[in-house]
Amino acid sequence: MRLHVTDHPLVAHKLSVLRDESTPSPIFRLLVDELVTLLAYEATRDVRTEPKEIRTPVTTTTGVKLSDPSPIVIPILRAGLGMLDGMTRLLPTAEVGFLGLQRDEETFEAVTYANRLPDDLTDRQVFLLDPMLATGGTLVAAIDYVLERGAHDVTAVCLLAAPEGLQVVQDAIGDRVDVQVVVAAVDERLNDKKYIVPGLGDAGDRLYGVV
Ligand SMILES: O=P(O)(O)OC[C@H]1O[C@H](OP(=O)(O)OP(=O)(O)O)[C@H](O)[C@@H]1O
Ligand SMILES: O=c1cc[nH]c(=O)[nH]1
Ligand SMILES: [Mg+2]
Repeated sequence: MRLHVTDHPLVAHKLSVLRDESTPSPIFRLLVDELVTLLAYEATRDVRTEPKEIRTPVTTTTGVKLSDPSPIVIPILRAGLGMLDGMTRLLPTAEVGFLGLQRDEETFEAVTYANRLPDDLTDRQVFLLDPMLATGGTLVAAIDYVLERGAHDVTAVCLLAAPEGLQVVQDAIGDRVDVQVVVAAVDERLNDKKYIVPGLGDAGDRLYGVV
């Protein structure tokens, strides 16, 4: 597993406002969208391209185009949905799949309630979106879903990660496949309810309210 922690003052500033408990949902949603766009720039550094001949008003030259098949972006519902527009703004031709996973708040196990993915992800670059990587259980389950479908190039874009969760992902994935995690910050630890500390609370609730 490769870990990329973004080091940028705008990311640090926006993340601090996001963490603030007094930031209301409309601003929280806007900040998540902006942060994802900044992270997407890093996360797509290895997106596959191929040469393409183009004609400018002056001459012909060789440009690049994104290779086929197009990448697939998979938000992990609910909270990952708040990251979708920010990601597809940079990758407008990407396809979108959906995974619904909810962490059981007693056992902390990820439970799947929705799965709308293509059967075959061979040769597709996969971008998983989830703001929080806490125990790592949700991300490991999501990675397993895409590996089962043949993916071998997977990038997870997260806002916050706990060191414990990163270790769980590293142990589960090892070096059997190229998995990259791009994150705005790695926080201190998990608390006894497995929330990230200092964190930002429950990302889904802060985006969409308590349901
Ligand atoms: O690393 P883990 O310990 O598995 O926890 C992280 C997961 O918890 C949150 O989702 P949640 O289960 O609260 O669902 P929600 O997005 O519907 O709020 C978060 O968005 C991640 O998906
Ligand atoms: O801190 C955390 C941990 C899991 N899920 C969240 O939304 N926040
Ligand atoms: Mg939640």
